[in-house]
Amino acid sequence: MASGGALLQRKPDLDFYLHRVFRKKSFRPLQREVITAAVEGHDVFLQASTSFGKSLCFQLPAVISNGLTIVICPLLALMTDQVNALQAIGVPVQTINSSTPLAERRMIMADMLSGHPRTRLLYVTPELCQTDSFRRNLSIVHQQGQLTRVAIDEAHCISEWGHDFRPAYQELSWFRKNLDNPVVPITAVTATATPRVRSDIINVLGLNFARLKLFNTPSARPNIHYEVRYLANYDDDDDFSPEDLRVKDLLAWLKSIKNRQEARIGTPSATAPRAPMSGIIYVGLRATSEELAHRLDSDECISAVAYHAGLNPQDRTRIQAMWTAPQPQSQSRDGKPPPTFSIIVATNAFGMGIDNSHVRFVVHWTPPRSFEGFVQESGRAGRDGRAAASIVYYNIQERDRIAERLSRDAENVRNRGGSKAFVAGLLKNQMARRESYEKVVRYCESVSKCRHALIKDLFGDYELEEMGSQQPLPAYGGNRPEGLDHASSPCDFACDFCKEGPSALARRKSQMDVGHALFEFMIGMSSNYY
Ligand SMILES: Nc1ncnc2c1ncn2[C@@H]1O[C@H](COP(=O)(O)OP(=O)(O)OP(=O)(O)O)[C@@H](O)[C@H]1O
Repeated sequence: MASGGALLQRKPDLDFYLHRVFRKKSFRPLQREVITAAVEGHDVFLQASTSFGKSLCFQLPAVISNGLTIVICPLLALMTDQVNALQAIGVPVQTINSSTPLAERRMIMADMLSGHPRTRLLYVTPELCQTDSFRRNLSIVHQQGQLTRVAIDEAHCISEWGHDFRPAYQELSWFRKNLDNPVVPITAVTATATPRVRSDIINVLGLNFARLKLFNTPSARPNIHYEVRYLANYDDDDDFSPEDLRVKDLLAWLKSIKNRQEARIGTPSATAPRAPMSGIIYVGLRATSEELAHRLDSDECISAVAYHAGLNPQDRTRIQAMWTAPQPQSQSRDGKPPPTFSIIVATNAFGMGIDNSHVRFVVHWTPPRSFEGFVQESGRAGRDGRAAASIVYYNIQERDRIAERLSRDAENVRNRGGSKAFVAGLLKNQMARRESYEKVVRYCESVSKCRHALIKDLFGDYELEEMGSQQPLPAYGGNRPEGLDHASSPCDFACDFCKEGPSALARRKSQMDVGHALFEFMIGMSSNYY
């Protein structure tokens, strides 16, 4: 396999590095295969569910190679998280970003150009990769035979059809076009790519099927119980608000969890306190985040805090640190008993890269605006592999309100100045948003399919299979043990459809006053775009 110059010649002992450097007991299913493909010099495309451990799939190959691996990351917080974690285990890692002081930048560059860099991984932004000076330096490292691999994290940002499109990601096409003798292998990883986004990633990066290995895990997470809660429509003369309904429903649900827990393992006491159960509630507006956190915090079982982009940086850092810290014991607060639940009520400013293993539930207070965003955000739950829940609150009024907002955004784009190509790009992105939101609506309104299967359908997992993507073997090696009957539930009853059955779910949905059919809704949305 043609490759960058610094790959190892001997077959390395991957388990040794996993234990000794990364201090992990064993590979998760598929990680070994992905890492082996990278070590052999293949291009790698990995689409794996949230919390799979995608970073290890480029970090371990980088650690066992002799040269430098460039890692491209879209967010400073994500970058800092990974760099800190690698530094803590002694891996020579550096980052150049907007907050790197000039002197440090120069030191990193000097090491990079030394002909035998000590740094194994260099984390950078896609914008830095666009600059002439960085490109010139990378070309020198490449000529010196020291550029081992380019790893692109959150690769869906490449595509205008993706939910987090970032124009600078498209310029990453430079690597394959310019570092071609020898070719520098590329690894692209993402949790959320639709078929169109996948094909953009492969085309833009110039990944060639002759040297490309594809891998994927199911987009739906087997340990998450997916559920949609339908709410009745609201009239101005009703004496309850949709907010009241949701709070009432949520509190009843939390109470049932508390009762079940206490029936199973007893009531916590002063001598045997218990860590509170963590959850995230995603809301659309900063004001809702503040109000709801305040309201929930007044319940004696709950400690709740708001998180949004309007908070000052110190508060954001404090709340994030509290969340990523090891699970705390419940503390008594101002005369209130220790909380059973610790909840963060957040806008989507809290999401990508939040790696907190003990989140037990993620609630979407209103329908999420994009399907990929929904999968990312619900994927913050159950990262320790234990059972967790994803709940979406849904009603027709909220559905239509978000659709109207999307249509207005599209109209604003059309009326914007700028070159034809610029406006065409924005419009394409608006169309992608609409398609993604239509998937949210399909997901929420479906009462005829397992939600895990639905997520796989909506992400085109089956197309990946047809493209030859390798997937993890089932835990039972393909031979279903006796007594394990998944035939009647593809997800082992981990969704409302499989648990309640189609009739009960349809009945529950019919409580929502469906003013007009889903089909009409889709037509309505489309006509606003074309
Ligand atoms: N083989 C392993 N054994 C135990 N823990 C692992 C293993 N591989 C990765 N992890 C841990 O899993 C967690 C998630 O890994 P990582 O952040 O790479 O996830 P990800 O796939 O990028 O998820 P997301 O897309 O949600 O950010 C990290 O804490 C990481 O240390």
